[in-house]
Amino acid sequence: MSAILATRVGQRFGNRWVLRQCSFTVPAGRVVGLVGPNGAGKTTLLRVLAGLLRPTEGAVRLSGRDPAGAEGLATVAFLAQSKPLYPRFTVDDAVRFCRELNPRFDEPFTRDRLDRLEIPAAQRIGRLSGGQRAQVALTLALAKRADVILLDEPMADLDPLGRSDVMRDLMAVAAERGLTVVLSSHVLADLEDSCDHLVMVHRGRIQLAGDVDDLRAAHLAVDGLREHAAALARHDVVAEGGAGRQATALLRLNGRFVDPRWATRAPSLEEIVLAYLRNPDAATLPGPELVSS
Ligand SMILES: Nc1ncnc2c1ncn2[C@@H]1O[C@H](COP(=O)(O)OP(=O)(O)OP(=O)(O)O)[C@@H](O)[C@H]1O
Repeated sequence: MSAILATRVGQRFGNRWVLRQCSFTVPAGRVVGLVGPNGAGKTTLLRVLAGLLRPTEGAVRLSGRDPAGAEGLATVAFLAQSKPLYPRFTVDDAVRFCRELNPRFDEPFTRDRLDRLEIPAAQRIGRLSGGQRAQVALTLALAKRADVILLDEPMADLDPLGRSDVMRDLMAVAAERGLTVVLSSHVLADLEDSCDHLVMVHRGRIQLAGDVDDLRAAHLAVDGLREHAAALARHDVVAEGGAGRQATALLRLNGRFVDPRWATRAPSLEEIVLAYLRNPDAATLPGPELVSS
């Protein structure tokens, strides 16, 4: 069973569609990078997945359950971009508050992680640094012991060391519990080492979705001379660049690419994402029909 199944999800605010025909599936245990330009619809999609918004059309299922239904609530944890924690609460108040609200709440894990991070239990949330607040919010979200955890730009307030620590912790917890993690981020470097699945949103539609290994295998970065560009024609050119006679391109392959005049290499996740960001009209891969079946 998929950890996440979105089928033709559409979200309208007033008369404006913010999400349209969004279909994708995520197997359990994946760490998913959710990317897309500002205003693409990432937060809205996360809120639909979290059960905070009922989609105007289509449906989502998390571990087979409706996240907006009573059964679905324990399935998913959502850490919003604003990291909502009551500033007048102490860290200890926040822990006890979450323990009362969540039947599966893992208090020993919470205390242990906060101790390791040297975050004092008696400190008021409002007096913590932005990074410490982010760490407390992340700890409380993980402690919910949900199947799926959704994190909206969790690294935004963290310094480089904090980011690397959070990613390492997150990966360790995810692997240990078989947790499915979705994290939205504009920092592609954060995603490169940690994500094994990608969902890319553009203007409310899914532009690219799939396992990173499959996406990398489906694309090829090529370097060569512009006069040999005819060899690329069989494939879809997602983005092209270079200067003068020299040409570079990112291809989405239709079959094998064999041409000794072009140097080829597997693209990084960052190269693929940047190429699609630059070329928003590049066709989706795989198509929504394929993933929703
Ligand atoms: N409650 C709402 N009512 C009306 N419009 C909304 C609402 N929430 C979001 N939108 C609009 O939906 C669009 C997508 O917003 P969203 O926050 O989902 O994008 P995003 O990809 O997360 O952006 P960013 O990367 O800047 O955080 C925006 O144009 C936004 O103004």
